[in-house]
Amino acid sequence: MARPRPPSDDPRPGGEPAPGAASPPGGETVLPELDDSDWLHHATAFAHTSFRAVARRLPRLVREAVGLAWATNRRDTVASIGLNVAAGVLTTFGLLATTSVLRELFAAGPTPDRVRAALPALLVAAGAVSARGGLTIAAGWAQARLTPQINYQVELRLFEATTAVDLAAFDDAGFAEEMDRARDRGMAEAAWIVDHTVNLVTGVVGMVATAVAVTVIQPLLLPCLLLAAVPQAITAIRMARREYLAMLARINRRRRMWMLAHLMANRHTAAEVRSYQMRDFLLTEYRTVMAVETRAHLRLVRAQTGTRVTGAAIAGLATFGVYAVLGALLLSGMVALAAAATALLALQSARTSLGVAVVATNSLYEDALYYQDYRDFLTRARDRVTPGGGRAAAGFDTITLDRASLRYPDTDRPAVDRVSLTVRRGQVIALVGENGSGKTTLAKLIAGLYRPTDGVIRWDGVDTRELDPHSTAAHVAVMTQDWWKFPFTAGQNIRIGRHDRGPDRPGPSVREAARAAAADEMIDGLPYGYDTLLAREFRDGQDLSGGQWQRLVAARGLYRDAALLICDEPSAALDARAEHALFGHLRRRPDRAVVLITHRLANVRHADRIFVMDAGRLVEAGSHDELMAAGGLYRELFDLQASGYLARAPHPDDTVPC
Ligand SMILES: Nc1ncnc2c1ncn2[C@@H]1O[C@H](COP(=O)(O)OP(=O)(O)OP(=O)(O)O)[C@@H](O)[C@H]1O
Repeated sequence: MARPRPPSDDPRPGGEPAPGAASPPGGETVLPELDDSDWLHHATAFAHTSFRAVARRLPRLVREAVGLAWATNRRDTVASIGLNVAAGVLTTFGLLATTSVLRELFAAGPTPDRVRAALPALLVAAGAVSARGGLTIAAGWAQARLTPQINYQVELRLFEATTAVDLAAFDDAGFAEEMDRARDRGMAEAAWIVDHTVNLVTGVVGMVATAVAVTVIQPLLLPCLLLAAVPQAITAIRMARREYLAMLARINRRRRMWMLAHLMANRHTAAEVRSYQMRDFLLTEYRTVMAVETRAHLRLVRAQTGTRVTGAAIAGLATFGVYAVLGALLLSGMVALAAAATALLALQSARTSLGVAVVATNSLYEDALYYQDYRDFLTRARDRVTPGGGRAAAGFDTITLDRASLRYPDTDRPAVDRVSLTVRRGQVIALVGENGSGKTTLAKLIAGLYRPTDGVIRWDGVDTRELDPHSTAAHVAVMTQDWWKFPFTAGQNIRIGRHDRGPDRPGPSVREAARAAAADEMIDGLPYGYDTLLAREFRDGQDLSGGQWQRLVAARGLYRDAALLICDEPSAALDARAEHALFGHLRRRPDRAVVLITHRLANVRHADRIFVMDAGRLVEAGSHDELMAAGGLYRELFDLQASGYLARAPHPDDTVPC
């Protein structure tokens, strides 16, 4: 069965309203209709697959699940399947021993003699039942042991893949969607398919064990057993299918309720919900959807009860038929009374086993579809790891871009278009240009985060494709424009800049880096100083202001102490004092090259070289004075910004149309 999943913290694309979607018929809600969620796409396919088709694919699915369990832990795999089979054998023994007990008890003679005669068989039956119970518990233990081991293994494999792929893979919409599917659903199904397989084996073994016992007792009883079990199987399949289809029909409403619930009980939305007084709006929406959902749920409960009644009636009739056949066999002397009584016990056992097998088959098939997503993703992720060259990079004197271009997937034109430039150790260079002109993309190319889709990047004349990417990355630090609030302590937030720094590697201490980024005093002011956890979700966790976070990001970049330091808008959220302090530390150093991106052009005046980008092209290059003298785009942008600081600067409203 599909397990509906609450939405994650980040609203995923699948959870957002479809653009331009119309209100659903029936006017249930004023919110737009939800698009189908990507994690539902197999659910619809499964709903239209017949049980027979499902059963046909079983052998392959079972092989796959056993292979997965085997790869995780052989001993527990053998135990969970082997012990279940052994328990099945004991079921047969138990039933046969029960027949012997009953035969002795139903024999002629005084009661004490009959009980005495039945005693050995009784002991065997009791032993078989106890041993069976023990084996079932042991099998359950092995099965339960497998679950976490499989979960951790598949999680680890997924994250090993997601952290190894090239950054460019994340720009590919198809890749991102497959990753979401693999992570959100596929990964969780791995342990389930093993679980369902073991249940299936248990159910089938139970049925076979019962059938063997019945055949030994009296082969004629076997068709009776099947006759009685079939209605039960059909009812189980129908109920499972009905519940599934109902779940599918209701799933969008459930998702809408999750979304609304998420908006109403969330730290991040709390302020806006209050400032816009959205409470009544949200509650009314929730009540409206909830009313429809409750009605649908009650309809399902009624329909399921109807199916159960019909199934029970048919099963009752079948049981009645079995009793009639048994009666006839008894009367004709073809079956002994003891065998008939055992057959009734066997009937009960076969029904239970059949129910387990049917549910396991359904679930195994559906969950295997999602697990396949996970496997497909791992294969795709393997293809997205660019093989690096074997040469280790010891550092660089120059990094040269030779007509380097980068085109993001599914875009018409390159974000960086045939750019040639050189970054030299010991220099500070600046990338400037208007929004969207390609500065960040160019910086990521220089940093090696992206490989050019055209052109070449060389470190000291060596094509970077020949270099080991891990060794080049070790010489680069990037203070990104869109940094993440890592939920670690303040100290850790800086130290992760180079978490594996050995004692022999020189570089600033955490405190020195923090001081250079004007973050030291701010961190000392936190309740636990550098040990303050910066995540409100945790006990004693704190949050910082945007500017305070940016100081930490800067400190992390400085702590990394790399030969190439790329600073993408490092001071966008900093106050004047912090900005002044930071730029004091981004000055020229003989062992380092700094690539600076900023819209505050006053900060690039002293750069050795300024590169001006426009629509992905490098349009101007030179020192501040050279570019000012050239009177091009740089000068225009600089003058515009400078005019804001002049006492008699013209105000936009001063412009009166003629
Ligand atoms: N991951 C991406 N996928 C597709 N297009 C992208 C991606 N990142 C950026 N772009 C596009 O590439 C172009 C250059 O973006 P880039 O971020 O490099 O510009 P920028 O000069 O740094 O802009 P800003 O000054 O606003 O930071 C823009 O048109 C942008 O929409």
